[in-house]
Amino acid sequence: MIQLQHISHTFKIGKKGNEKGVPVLKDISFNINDGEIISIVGKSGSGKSTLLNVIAGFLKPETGSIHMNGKETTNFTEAEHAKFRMVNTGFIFQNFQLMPGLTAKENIELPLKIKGVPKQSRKQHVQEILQKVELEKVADHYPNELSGGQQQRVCIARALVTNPPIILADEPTGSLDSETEQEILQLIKQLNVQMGITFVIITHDEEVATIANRTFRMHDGVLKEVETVAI
Ligand SMILES: Nc1ncnc2c1ncn2[C@@H]1O[C@H](COP(=O)(O)OP(=O)(O)OP(=O)(O)O)[C@@H](O)[C@H]1O
Repeated sequence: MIQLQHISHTFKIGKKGNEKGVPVLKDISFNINDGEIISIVGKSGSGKSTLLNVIAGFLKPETGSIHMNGKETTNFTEAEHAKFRMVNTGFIFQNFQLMPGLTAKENIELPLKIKGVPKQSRKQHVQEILQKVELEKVADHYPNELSGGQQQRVCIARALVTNPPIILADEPTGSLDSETEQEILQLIKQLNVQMGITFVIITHDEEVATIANRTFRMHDGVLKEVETVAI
């Protein structure tokens, strides 16, 4: 479970001595249950990425607390955050952020190398993931030899390969056409159902938000759950 309590954050902007505070997150409290897909929808500049960075531990909030998988992560050092992320969290980005000099297979293998997993076990694991995201045919292609949808599959596979219980996705279909967007959303749904992975998806696209079990709306740093009406 991910639990945020009374999270607030203000960025300081401007010259030293003449700084101004820009409040970006305002008293945000919510829980995400294991195995849920949560979407956070909001306009550009509403604070979505800042909130994701706080959950991921890239940004320490000014006030409030965060618990993830039973551990309070709020006051972790950078090294503790990095160690925690390695085991618990995978990331999917809008612009994929793949290594251009590595093939699809090598990009997927990279987190396992960093983790120190032995070669034989890495190869086996990468093969399984390639099948899961249907990329076997293009495993030896470099990122610039892949379509946008295939690149996003590589990005998803790279996030999955270390078996994290949580995946944080920042506009995962933002660079894709609508048909490919549907394909990637279906893949996310399938991975959620088959592997029980919790997904937190931030998006400005209402359509993307529809795959979520629960949707939250971010407006000017304030987060509210969208009431779903039973039909
Ligand atoms: N490091 C920073 N320093 C100062 N202000 C920042 C910083 N990062 C973000 N902001 C400001 O915080 C606000 C929220 O930004 P954030 O990136 O969280 O919004 P967003 O909803 O994710 O937008 P988008 O959909 O465009 O990515 C914006 O007004 C932005 O200018």
